[in-house]
Amino acid sequence: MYDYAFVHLKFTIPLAVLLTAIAYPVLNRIHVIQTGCLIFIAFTAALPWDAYLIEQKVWSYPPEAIVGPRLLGIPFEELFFFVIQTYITALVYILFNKPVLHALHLNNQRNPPAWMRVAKITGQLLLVALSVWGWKAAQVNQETTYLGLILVWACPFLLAIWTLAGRFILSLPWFATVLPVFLPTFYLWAVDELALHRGTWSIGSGTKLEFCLFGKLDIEEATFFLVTNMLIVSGMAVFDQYLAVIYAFPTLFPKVNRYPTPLMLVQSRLVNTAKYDLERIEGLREAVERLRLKSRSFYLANSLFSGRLRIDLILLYSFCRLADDLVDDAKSRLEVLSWTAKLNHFLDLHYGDSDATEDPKQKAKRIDAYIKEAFPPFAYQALHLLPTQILPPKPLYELIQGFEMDSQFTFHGNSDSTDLKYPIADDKDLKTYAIRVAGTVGELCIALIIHHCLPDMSDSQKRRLESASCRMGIALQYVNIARDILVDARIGRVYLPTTWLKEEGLTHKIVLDNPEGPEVIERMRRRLLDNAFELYREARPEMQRIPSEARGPMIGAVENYMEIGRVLREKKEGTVFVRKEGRATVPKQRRLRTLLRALYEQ
Ligand SMILES: CC(C)=CCC/C(C)=C/CC/C(C)=C/CC/C(C)=C/[C@@H]1[C@@H](COP(=O)(O)OP(=O)(O)O)[C@]1(C)CC/C=C(\C)CC/C=C(\C)CCC=C(C)C
Repeated sequence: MYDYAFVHLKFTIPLAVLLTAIAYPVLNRIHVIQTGCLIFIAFTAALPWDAYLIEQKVWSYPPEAIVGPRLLGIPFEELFFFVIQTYITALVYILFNKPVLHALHLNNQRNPPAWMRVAKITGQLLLVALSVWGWKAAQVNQETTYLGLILVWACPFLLAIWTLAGRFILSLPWFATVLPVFLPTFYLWAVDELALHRGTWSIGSGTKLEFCLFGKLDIEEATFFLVTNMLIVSGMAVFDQYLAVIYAFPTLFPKVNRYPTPLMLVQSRLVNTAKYDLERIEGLREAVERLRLKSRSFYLANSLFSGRLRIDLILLYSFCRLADDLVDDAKSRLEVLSWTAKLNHFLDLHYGDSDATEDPKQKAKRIDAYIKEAFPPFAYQALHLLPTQILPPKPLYELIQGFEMDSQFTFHGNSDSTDLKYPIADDKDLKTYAIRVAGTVGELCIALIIHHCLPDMSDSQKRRLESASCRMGIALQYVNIARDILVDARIGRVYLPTTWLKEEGLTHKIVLDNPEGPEVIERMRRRLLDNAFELYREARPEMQRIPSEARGPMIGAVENYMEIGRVLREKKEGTVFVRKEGRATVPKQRRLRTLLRALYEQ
């Protein structure tokens, strides 16, 4: 009785609910629209086809297996199958594609590698051949009818999608395409096999090849689930390709509000690929690589963001990291000052009073020429792609000032007599330093979030968020210092204020010589962490005011970093923590747990 409804109750609905719960924290309105459109297309495309199959008696349903109501002869349970299968596969696709930055996969659009051209054309020819064969096979009532009907229905759609987005699909990582096709397919094969076994539905003999893949699963049924999942996954990828164009190229789409409009999607389809700025894509790839190599916490967090905000955060990270590295790797104080002067001049070129009549293209050329002349080639993209049109200048200048403060350490050596020259003399200096190198980063991050997610926010709201994000930046920097006492000492730096050292009867030299040694250092680490967590507690509630699409990911990024502080605090209670190159690190699983908790609890 009602077997078909039970198939849904037992197998498809629970899976859909489980996937929804897993994907919920990363789902945004775009995903909902994307999935909704696909369900609508799948439903309308399958309706006449399915009705024809039932009329031709290819498929039949024992009356006792279904509840009763039908549309065009199709039982309601079957109609529901179109919806739920599309929903399940779309969610699997969304989950596996979350870490993928689709913009990076637009690079093969203009000059694709030879293998990709061959694969695309081969795919097109194959799909044409299968459509023709399917058409012929479906004409006559014979063993190939059902397979023919599947192919003649699905292959033209697949051909259209492959023509629109074949190269993009081919350049995506396999886990983002192959897994979302095959995981739901294997599951549905198992469900189908069960239903065929129980007689919930049956396929008319004489219209199938009588070849089973396994058990009672006819090859036609197996093909049906495979091609429909291919349609769903490639349909999602087409959307993502056009969204990627909108997000990646601000020159083509200067203003993207919170969500791109359907018109923008059409326009993005119509953009000639010759207009794609592939140099920007290469620069973006370099920025992602820098992020991957240099920061595990922010790399993990970046995949939770979406749209142009994600791209701009990555570009901001790349600039900050590059500037920090230029200063850190300098061989003399003079070299540091030369880098900071060049960075300041770079900012002046963007933000300084320039000739209002100058053509923006001319100005961009002038800045580019300066970058090429003053900085090494590896710095070009990080500077060239910094989204200065969105970022406020003040925090950027202050950040450079912070790096200048840093430079005072490196070249003072380990001498006891130089105590007074250490730049962090007291609490005030410590705070100034943290504001400059990290409070500013918080303000810059929040500026990007406001620009992309809530441009109409009131000034007072903006100021509140800016102040909280600055405090949160300071908190993160204190954790950073507490973590790196050993690493910093190795390069002649002590960020613990001189006044703190004096209170404990220490000198910089003692810390430099034995950064792990005396218990007093541990006490100071705790003091630093206490300050960090106090600021964190003040600023954290303000994060609830961040617009929803950035809130969870930002909380995830911050919590991941603060977790380093928690790990360090646990040390005092005797917990062992893992160290990499002298730094305390949060084990991978714990980092992942923290991120998930932040997302679910946001
Ligand atoms: C997801 C994503 C890609 C985020 C990017 C965030 C970003 C732009 C980070 C820049 C990091 C950076 C290289 C800055 C240069 C100065 C510096 C070294 C600062 C320290 C960062 C630690 O990075 P790391 O551990 O890799 O550095 P070292 O190996 O020690 O050199 C800092 C501790 C600063 C980080 C500060 C922030 C990310 C700001 C935090 C505040 C917010 C996110 C706003 C919160 C909002 C409210 C409303 C409270």
